[in-house]
Amino acid sequence: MAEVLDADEVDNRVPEGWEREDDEIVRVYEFDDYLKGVSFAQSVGEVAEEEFHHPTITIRYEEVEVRLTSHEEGGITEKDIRLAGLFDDEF
Ligand SMILES: C[C@H](O)[C@H](O)[C@H]1CNC2=NC(N)=NC(=O)C2=N1
Repeated sequence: MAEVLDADEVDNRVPEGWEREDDEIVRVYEFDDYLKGVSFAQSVGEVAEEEFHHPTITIRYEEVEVRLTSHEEGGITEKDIRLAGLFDDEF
């Protein structure tokens, strides 16, 4: 079981573009076309399935919000930090 990181650890380690909100990390990715956002969400989902660690994905017009937390551990862990970077690689 991965350890839950404290707020300072998270703030120091989230990749650029991500922010901590309570016990989640979040990033809003912007697109100039709705369907590009949909396609990105699909890519995020595929990475999440490969890693078996799943974000909350919200698709809006020209933006996609991705939220990560480790439900079983009850907070933000290294798994969330690592996946944030993998999702950024899809952007
Ligand atoms: C049974 C449990 O849902 C699974 O082990 C996985 C699935 N995906 C998951 N995703 C996230 N974000 N947190 C989890 O704790 C988690 N657990």
